[in-house]
Amino acid sequence: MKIAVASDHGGYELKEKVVEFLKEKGYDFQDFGTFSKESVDYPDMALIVAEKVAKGEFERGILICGTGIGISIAANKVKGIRAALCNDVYSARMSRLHNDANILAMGGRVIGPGLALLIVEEWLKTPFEGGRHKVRVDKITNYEQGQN
Ligand SMILES: O=C(CO)[C@H](O)[C@H](O)COP(=O)(O)O
Repeated sequence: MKIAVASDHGGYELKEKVVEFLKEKGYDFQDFGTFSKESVDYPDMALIVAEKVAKGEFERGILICGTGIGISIAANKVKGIRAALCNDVYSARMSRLHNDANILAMGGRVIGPGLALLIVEEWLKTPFEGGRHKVRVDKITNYEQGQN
């Protein structure tokens, strides 16, 4: 599974922890920045990863800003993206089981690295359950495909 990772300055420190974790666990990932605490705009970072996931260049994405809110809102503007803001393990699990989330968003100013890494681990290992949930996810996709 190829994973694209990015953050803004508000998520930079947590993103570095996530990158370290993915490296340690042997995941195939690419870090698209940001690479310092210097201010950058979260939509720019979100769209880099969201476009790559939407095009199928990466299967999953992980995005982090201060709250996780802005970066998930921006990512969800890209067709085919189901970005889930998860600042707890239960939501991370359910976002995969029920929503087939292809991007995980977190808030670097909301949660600490200990919890964040549990969230990442759960989110990466949990499959989509399909069945009735596929019917619902398909409704989102069909709506999206009807938009210009
Ligand atoms: O959480 C965010 C967006 O949802 C951003 O990280 C946050 O808005 C950045 O704020 P500042 O420029 O004050 O560091």
